[in-house]
Amino acid sequence: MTATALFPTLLWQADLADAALLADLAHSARTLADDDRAGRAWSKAHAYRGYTSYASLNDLPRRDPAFADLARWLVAQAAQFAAAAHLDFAGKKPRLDSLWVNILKPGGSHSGHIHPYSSLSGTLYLEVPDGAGAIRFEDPRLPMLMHSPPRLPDAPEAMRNFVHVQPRPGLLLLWESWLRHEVMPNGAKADRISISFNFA
Ligand SMILES: O=C(O)CCC(=O)C(=O)O
Ligand SMILES: [Fe+2]
Repeated sequence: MTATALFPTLLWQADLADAALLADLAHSARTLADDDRAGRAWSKAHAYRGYTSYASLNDLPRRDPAFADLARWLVAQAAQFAAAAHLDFAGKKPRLDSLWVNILKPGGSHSGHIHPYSSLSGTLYLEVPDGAGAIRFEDPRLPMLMHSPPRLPDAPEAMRNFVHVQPRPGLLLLWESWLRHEVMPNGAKADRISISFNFA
């Protein structure tokens, strides 16, 4: 007898092993938070505890060479992920569509969401102080599981309905944009800084 896994949900993990670039990006993120009044206002209006450039700036790779370097690396990573997932991008590489920074203050979180109108989405972690919140991914079949038994507490990660990934500086996560995720509360005493992005 065998049991085979069907319909897997892939999570791509890689490391950006370039401490200088990570430091440059964190410095740029803080500078944006200081300079971008519209972004600060949007974050406040949407109860985002900290700062995100999500709704205010859409040209970070053109503004700053550190983001341009990052964008090149992300495109290469997304192409590898697309190949691993056997996604047909019609012979082209996934196109980086948007990229934004997130500075989450102590106590801040980001409730469950998907990234509409995108193919691949992901996050790169820049600063992850002790106690910073994990990112939690949800089983996309949750709405269909109303009457099914829960998984045993010792089920392997790939069989669980919720998976927490604890970030670390330099960690890149990439997933398909329909995959719902949330950022758990930042229990650290310092800011948790990440960069997120969407591919078309
Ligand atoms: O910082 C993270 O762990 C993820 C952030 C996120 O989901 C987003 O920016 O859309
Ligand atoms: Fe997200």
